Amino acid sequence: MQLGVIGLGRMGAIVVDRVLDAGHDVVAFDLDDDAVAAAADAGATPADSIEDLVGKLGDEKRIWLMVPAGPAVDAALDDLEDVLDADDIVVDGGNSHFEDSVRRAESTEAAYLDCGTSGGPAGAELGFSLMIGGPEWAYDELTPVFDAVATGPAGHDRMGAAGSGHYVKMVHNGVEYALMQAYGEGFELLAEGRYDLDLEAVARTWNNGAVIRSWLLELCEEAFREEGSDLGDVDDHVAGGSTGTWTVQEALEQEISLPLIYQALAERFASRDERFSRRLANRLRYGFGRHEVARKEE
Ligand SMILES: NC(=O)C1=CN([C@@H]2O[C@H](COP(=O)(O)OP(=O)(O)OC[C@H]3O[C@@H](n4cnc5c(N)ncnc54)[C@H](O)[C@@H]3O)[C@@H](O)[C@H]2O)C=CC1
Ligand SMILES: O=C(CO)[C@H](O)[C@H](O)COP(=O)(O)O
Repeated sequence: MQLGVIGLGRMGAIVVDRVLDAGHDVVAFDLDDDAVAAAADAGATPADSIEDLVGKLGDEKRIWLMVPAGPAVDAALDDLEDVLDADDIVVDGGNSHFEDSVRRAESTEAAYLDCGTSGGPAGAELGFSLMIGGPEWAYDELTPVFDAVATGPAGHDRMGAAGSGHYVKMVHNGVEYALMQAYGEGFELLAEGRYDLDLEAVARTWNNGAVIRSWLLELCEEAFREEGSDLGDVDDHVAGGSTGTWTVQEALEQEISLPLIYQALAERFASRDERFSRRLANRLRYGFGRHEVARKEE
């Protein structure tokens, strides 16, 4: 299969590498020339514009967008608008709001698959978890690509109609916020409580057989190993917040009570300094997303 990939940053480069490794062809474009050159080094055919990318794809175009959610997705779709027809497929693998995805699916000539992507840059080796919404034929057609990008056949599934992939990913991120908050609070009590504890040792012990073992807890272990039990100069500023906000907004609209996710979101927005839990969350976002770690001023 031949896949066009638009957006070759932390996540898009992994899509390119994994699709190439599975024996497919990739045509790659990014606004950043260096990212295009890196994709070409990996074996992709470089494109210097979306028009050029489209020209290098066959009649039935399969295109994966991995650009930042929001205007960049609409900009790419605007550029594609005149060349897409009903036999073509566009995947949006970013963290788009599900209502934007429904709107785009309705206004795009091509079959539109909204694809929630989880796993972060660690997915380079492991593959991602993919939550996909949109037409069944398009999902079936792109199954070889999803097999390659995901951990394998069990790492992706069609959630349902347009928007459902990004809806499931939105809720996933709300859960992610609450889990980070829970680990942060537990380690804050351990850090500031009665005993002088090695928190890497605690996390490692929990990760080996404990009820609360998880990848996020492995990232806690990594953070304490690399930063120390006091988290060194890791600041208590936690960036992000959009996907958690959407989860809470949707819960309010559906009259579903999500106190843990709301509280975790509120913690991000609160301005109190020196919360250990926020500093750990700041460091964990580096662990799973290679998001920049905010450091304290000297
Ligand atoms: N980093 C992570 O852990 C995860 C990110 N995501 C989502 O995946 C998407 C991509 O994220 P990252 O790769 O982390 O971002 P990134 O910032 O590393 O890469 C985005 C790339 O898109 C390019 N770009 C922006 N606008 C463009 C346009 N109009 N045409 C072509 N290229 C364009 C940029 O030059 C950049 O190379 C986002 O929606 C993000 O929320 C989803 C799951 C995890
Ligand atoms: O989707 C992700 C992880 O699953 C990304 O890392 C995302 O950036 C996290 O969301 P936010 O920036 O809203 O905290």
